[in-house]
Amino acid sequence: MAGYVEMFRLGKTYDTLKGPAVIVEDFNLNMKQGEYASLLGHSGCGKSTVLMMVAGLCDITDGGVVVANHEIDGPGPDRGIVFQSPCLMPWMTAIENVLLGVDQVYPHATKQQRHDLSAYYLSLVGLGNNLRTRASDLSQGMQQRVGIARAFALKPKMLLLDEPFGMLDSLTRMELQEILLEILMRDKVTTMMITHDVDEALFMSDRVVMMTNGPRATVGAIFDIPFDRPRVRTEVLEHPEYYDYREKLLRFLEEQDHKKLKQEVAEHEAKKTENVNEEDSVCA
Ligand SMILES: Nc1ncnc2c1ncn2[C@@H]1O[C@H](COP(=O)(O)OP(=O)(O)OP(=O)(O)O)[C@@H](O)[C@H]1O
Repeated sequence: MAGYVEMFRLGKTYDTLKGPAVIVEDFNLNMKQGEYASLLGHSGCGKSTVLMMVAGLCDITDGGVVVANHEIDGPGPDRGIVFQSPCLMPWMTAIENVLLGVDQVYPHATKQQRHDLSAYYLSLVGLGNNLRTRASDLSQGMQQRVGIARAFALKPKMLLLDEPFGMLDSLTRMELQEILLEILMRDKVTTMMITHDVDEALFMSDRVVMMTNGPRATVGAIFDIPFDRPRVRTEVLEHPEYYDYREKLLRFLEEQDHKKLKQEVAEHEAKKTENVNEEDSVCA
């Protein structure tokens, strides 16, 4: 079934000194408009590679990505990105940082309209009183709020989040998760988020997409998360199925751990045999 966002047979091969390395292979995912999907998998499996291909910031080797009926070919304002660190211009104010993108994407809007749009999203993330604060004077959590406002202000069709709360303390992280969900309820932006946090994935997502280990990482399992929206953290945590879902996600990751270990042992054994064979042929 076609989706609002379609990733079809997506693959990425990097050229490395040891030759081509197939990192992601045959990655297929369709998303409905307004859906929130999290991408979970072990470190180094290829999550950021998938996200960067969807963002158009990394060349696609195989397959493709369609967003709202357009096959992507490089980055564009239809896809907003929030990284772990927001990378603001430290000498600019919060609103100037948001305006940087807004001015480019809405060149025909009036100055006042661009200002109002930027101020609107900054106030939604709780920075209504800090529009004129220099980015360097904002805390890490506040800077990340600017990063989120900057992404939403461009009115993207899709939001791509690469561990957006990874560098924040747990209180700020929970607060920002809730703010993000609130804005998403209004704007209905299709969202893909990378996270290492099972609880974060369960709280935020409609579906959790589990990736297999690399190389040749792909979709290993997809879990539909049934909790009602709007989500209230205590209700989600008290949901009778919460710990069943948590267990399923953790079990998948554990299974991948075992596979990885087995794979490493097999590779080690193969290398040993190779070395012995080489030594034998030198002696002969
Ligand atoms: N430009 C590149 N050239 C060669 N290999 C790369 C390149 N970029 C990433 N890789 C490799 O691709 C694999 C996947 O990297 P990626 O960053 O996508 O993983 P990840 O799942 O997002 O990791 P993490 O969870 O640690 O952020 C890694 O083995 C990495 O070393």
